[in-house]
Amino acid sequence: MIQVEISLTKVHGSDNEFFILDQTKLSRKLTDSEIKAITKRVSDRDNGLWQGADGVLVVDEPTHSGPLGMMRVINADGSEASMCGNGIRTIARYLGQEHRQLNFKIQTMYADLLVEQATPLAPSIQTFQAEISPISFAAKDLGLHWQDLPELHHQKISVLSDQLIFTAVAVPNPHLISFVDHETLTGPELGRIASYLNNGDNPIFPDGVNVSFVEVLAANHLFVRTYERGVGYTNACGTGMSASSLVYVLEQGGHFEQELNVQNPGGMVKTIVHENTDTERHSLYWVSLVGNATFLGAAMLTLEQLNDPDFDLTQVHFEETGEQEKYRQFIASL
Ligand SMILES: N[C@@H](CCC[C@H](N)C(=O)O)C(=O)O
Repeated sequence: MIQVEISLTKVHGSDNEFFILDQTKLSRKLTDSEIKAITKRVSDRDNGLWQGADGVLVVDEPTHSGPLGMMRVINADGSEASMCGNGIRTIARYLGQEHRQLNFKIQTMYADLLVEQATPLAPSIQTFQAEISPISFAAKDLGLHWQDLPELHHQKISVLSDQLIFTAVAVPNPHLISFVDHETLTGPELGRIASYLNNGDNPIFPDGVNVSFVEVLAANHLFVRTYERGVGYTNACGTGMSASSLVYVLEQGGHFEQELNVQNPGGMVKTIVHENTDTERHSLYWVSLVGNATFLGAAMLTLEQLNDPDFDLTQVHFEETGEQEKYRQFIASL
């Protein structure tokens, strides 16, 4: 039997961590159930690979001409998401290096999205820009069931909270956004609400939803904290910060094409919210997300090792890049 050797590269965007698994490099393609099992195993924060991760980004050949490659997003719990804003920047770097290209498209579940190398956020910080799209406020695209509303804009959801005001938007993965004060941002409400909405049997978002609390620090300067579907609290959520930026801009009266500075527990990104004037685009609104794409290191394993419950992943040797030290310096300088 041919041994399947799998290289796993640990990467992050704003400390939202993933392993890149490139199907195109394997002696045989992994099945979806193998990918799901590997993701759950390596992402485990206690017993996984190199302190685990928030999920796995699977690279594969695109199914049609145009994009350089395809990205699939598998959450730490094995569920599949339609998009990942922090992840796609790292895949942009990965595919760009492989194919020696600086701007190109990546196939995702619902659209081929433009990515490009961007001006570094700081010296030695590899920085990429990604198109976040298609965007929809429709309840049917969000998997939202609340009082038969077709959309949820700036409204209370009484069963969640009698204080907080929510807007729901799919970018295209589903997000529930609430603008809050600093005490609420850092308090337990986010975890309480988001764990209920991701418990698998709530009637409002039966398929779960990413929940973000947003504090406005100054004009065009936000702090976003996210509890993600399929993961829990993460250091950052790229699509969550894009969704929050869009809701902020719309609630401020629609000042498009301005750069927003968005901080998160793991770092910062920049966003620009666009209103569509280009028929090539996938939806009325789209967001440019600019942020780091940091490579931490890589390890080589066999499928046999990954399938063996007695094989201790915590002891696997990782070839480190040294990039994290530079990222820490960048964060400290903010
Ligand atoms: N961290 C990601 C989002 C990953 C998917 C999400 N958990 C979902 O299930 O929709 C990002 O940076 O956007």
